Amino acid sequence: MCGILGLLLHDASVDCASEICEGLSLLQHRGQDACGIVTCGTKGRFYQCKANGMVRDVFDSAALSRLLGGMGVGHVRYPTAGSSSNSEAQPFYVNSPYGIVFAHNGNLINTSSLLHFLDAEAHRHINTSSDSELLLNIFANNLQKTGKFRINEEDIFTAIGGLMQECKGAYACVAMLAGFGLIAFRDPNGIRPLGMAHRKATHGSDYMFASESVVADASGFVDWEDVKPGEAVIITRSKVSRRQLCTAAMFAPDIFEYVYFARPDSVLDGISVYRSRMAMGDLLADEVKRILDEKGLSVDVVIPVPDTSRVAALNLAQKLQLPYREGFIKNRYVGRTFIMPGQQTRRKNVRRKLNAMALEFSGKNVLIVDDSIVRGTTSKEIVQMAKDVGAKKVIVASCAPPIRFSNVYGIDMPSRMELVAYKRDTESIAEAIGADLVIFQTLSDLISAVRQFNPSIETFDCSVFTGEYVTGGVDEEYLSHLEQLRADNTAASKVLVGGIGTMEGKGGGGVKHASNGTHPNGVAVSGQPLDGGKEHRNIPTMNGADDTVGLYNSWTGPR
Ligand SMILES: O=P(O)(O)OC[C@H]1O[C@H](OP(=O)(O)OP(=O)(O)O)[C@H](O)[C@@H]1O
Ligand SMILES: NC(=O)CC[C@H](N)C(=O)O
Ligand SMILES: [Mg+2]
Repeated sequence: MCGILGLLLHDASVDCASEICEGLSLLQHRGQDACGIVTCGTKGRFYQCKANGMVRDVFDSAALSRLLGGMGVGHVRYPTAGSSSNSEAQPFYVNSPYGIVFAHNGNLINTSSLLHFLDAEAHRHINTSSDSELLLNIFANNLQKTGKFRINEEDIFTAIGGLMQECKGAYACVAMLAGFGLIAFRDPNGIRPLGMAHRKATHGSDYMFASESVVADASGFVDWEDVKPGEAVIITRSKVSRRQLCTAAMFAPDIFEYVYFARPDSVLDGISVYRSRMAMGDLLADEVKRILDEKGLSVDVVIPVPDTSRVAALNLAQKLQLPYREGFIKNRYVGRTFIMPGQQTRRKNVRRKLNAMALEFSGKNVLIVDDSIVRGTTSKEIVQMAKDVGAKKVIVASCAPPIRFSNVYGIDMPSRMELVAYKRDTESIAEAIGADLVIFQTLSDLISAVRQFNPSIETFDCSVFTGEYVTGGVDEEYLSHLEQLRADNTAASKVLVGGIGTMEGKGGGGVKHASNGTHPNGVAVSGQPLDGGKEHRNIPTMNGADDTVGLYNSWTGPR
């Protein structure tokens, strides 16, 4: 999952970079690998700073002071396609047509055919293995088709309408057109969240787009409104234009945003993440009671796994009238482990992050509550930690059902084999993580916990639980290729640091021609700073040492 942000200040003479940086730090939980900001100053000049690392590491006051202008786009990245290379940090930039800056949250599932089209027909150079770079180039190519010296809102809507026909998968996007304004759109299924808000300025209004409403709240923006699935919004300093460009698809926001990804203080698609997690705890309590009664077991204490499960665990404990204890203390300086790259890193960091207090475990039957069990990295470690400090019985309850299928829409779970619930029933999952018993929320309870707050949403993307993919176009062949490319332990993933998450249409492509001089791709090319030639830092080069791309359209994924 990534976090995206767009900000347009009414007063163009006020620099917006530090506010974007603040906003990105509120979205840090959505991506810890890389981050970036591009601003637009006078004469439509872009200024960029992006690199691998957390927001606090990439931006200092000197870097921010070089990002000029009252309009900008920001991104925090959790890679789901391509590699972790800094050349794939976002926002991306292309100079033609008009100068476009682009930030994407989600994942495309038809990248192979998009690459082939961009290469063979549009003659646009693609310099990385990022699906987001393809998305940007499809947008740019559609704008190019107008052939106009200057474009208007109508042209932009037409270009995005075309993109929605051409690009399959999940995409919530914020773009910026040099000297023009901000543009945002969301895929026809609305899989990834995106909303907008405004704030009164001296002579008009400031506008913001963000992945989560928490950013708007914290910056004094009001009237948060979701961008609708299949909708595009254009904001300039003189007006806001919205257009529904695709109505054909079923609205299906990803339910995992509510389970784990989003901050509890955000409201996504009209649903409070906090309230939905409380409801998950309530409903899970019923399931826990049923199973404990059935097995004749009793529990002495409920212990959450910080951070995400806290809200649900507290409600569960209250409903079961059991004591709630913070038995695991979290080192606040270690980030989220699930979104860290590589299994070894994740495992090591669970231990670094959590410490079990013997006092709360010793001699007790403990019910440990987590929001989800994915690879089982966390649960395996914490069950062992609980036993090490003297727990009598360790029962683990999960607010989400067993996760048995890959995610292809922006969560890095490409391989079914890595999932602890894959081909395992509840007993063997318990055995795999060393617990005495594991209890899962049912899918229907999870859906009710979330949907009750906005019954107008008929479906959620629940593919990780069901293997049913709302966009279509994801079959066994696709999933097997994804596994080959991106699984933690495959040779390919070691070489490619991830590989591209797509493989539809394996034929075609190939290196055919050099970068097209008329439509060069401006992906942070070395020696072409976007900050007006001043001293700059963290600007990725065309061929980072850890990159596998060449000078021509090359692709680290299957052709
Ligand atoms: O089964 P796993 O593969 O370990 O994944 C699931 C765990 O990962 C997440 O925690 P994380 O540490 O990322 O974030 P949190 O602090 O927000 O709970 C999630 O909350 C679970 O605890
Ligand atoms: N998690 C995401 O939204 C990732 C965006 C994009 N697919 C990337 O890998 O950069
Ligand atoms: Mg957790």
